[in-house]
Amino acid sequence: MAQKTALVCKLLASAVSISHKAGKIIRDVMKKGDLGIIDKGENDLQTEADRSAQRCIVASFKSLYPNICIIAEEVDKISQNLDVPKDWLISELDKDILDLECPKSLLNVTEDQITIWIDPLDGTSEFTKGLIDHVTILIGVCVNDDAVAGVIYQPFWKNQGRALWGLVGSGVGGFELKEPPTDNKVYVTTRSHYDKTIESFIDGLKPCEIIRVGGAGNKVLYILEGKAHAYVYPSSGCKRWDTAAPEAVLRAAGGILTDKFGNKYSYSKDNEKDPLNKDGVFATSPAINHIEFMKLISDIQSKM
Ligand SMILES: Nc1ncnc2c1ncn2[C@@H]1O[C@H](COP(=O)(O)O)[C@@H](O)[C@H]1OP(=O)(O)O
Ligand SMILES: [Mg+2]
Ligand SMILES: [Mg+2]
Ligand SMILES: [Mg+2]
Repeated sequence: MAQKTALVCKLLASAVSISHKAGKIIRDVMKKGDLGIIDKGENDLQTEADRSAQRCIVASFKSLYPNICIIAEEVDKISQNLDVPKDWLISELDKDILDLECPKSLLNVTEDQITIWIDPLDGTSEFTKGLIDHVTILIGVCVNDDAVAGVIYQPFWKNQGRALWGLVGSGVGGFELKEPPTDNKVYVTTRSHYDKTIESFIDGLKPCEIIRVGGAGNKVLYILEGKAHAYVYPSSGCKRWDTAAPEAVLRAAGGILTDKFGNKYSYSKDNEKDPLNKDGVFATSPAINHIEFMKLISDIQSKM
């Protein structure tokens, strides 16, 4: 008799398939040219692409898994309208993911343990400025407190998009995992939310090379592709939907993501009302000792 696919693996397979459709929706909005930008607050934009991608992703998940808790970034009426065109409802399951062997620890996870955190478009500020390489779609599958599976989708990669995925205990796919350089240290930080606190942190990390790019997903990709040793964001501003998928993919690759005290964020549904990652984001490559790196961060903090 055929083996029943574990729920976490099914969710990841759905996430990969759905992300391809949401990516196409984002590319189409960009092609059309009218981004429909709304200002949600200080340095916090939303576009037609954020709204439509979220509707596609949430409506697809809801129709397949009506009892699972889904938390997505956009909370306005338009984004929450799940009456979507039929072809936005994706029911396919990515075949490569279904072929994976589900890690033993995730075999018996039940629907009530799961929260799916969705950022339909990460790097909106960059998107509105035409910096399309910074944009990703983030879908993080979490079990109780932990981000265990995730998709980071780059809608503009080689004009066609690609889905990068990770499953903790199994591995990563959709890209080539690379080691960071061995000569100098490279850190990646915010482009659009840079301030004095971040500047002081960066000064404390010197000598090093600093790369400033948009998006939480994009910055974790810098680590995964060997372009940076760590992601440094000592301020609040990122939310759970910004880090759930990146943390899952990074953990699946052997890296770590924590707050500035070295503590992991919880991704349980209890965080829905207060999803802010208030103590910053510090993520390290599998090639870096996270505890040692956080000692350096703690030294910098004590001198500030
Ligand atoms: N102060 C903030 N207000 C709103 N979103 C923020 C803020 N800081 C970070 N973010 C979210 O985290 C992502 C990474 O931040 P940064 O690029 O500054 O490092 C941003 O693209 C944005 O996600 P989003 O684009 O999905 O709204
Ligand atoms: Mg946003
Ligand atoms: Mg985001
Ligand atoms: Mg977003």
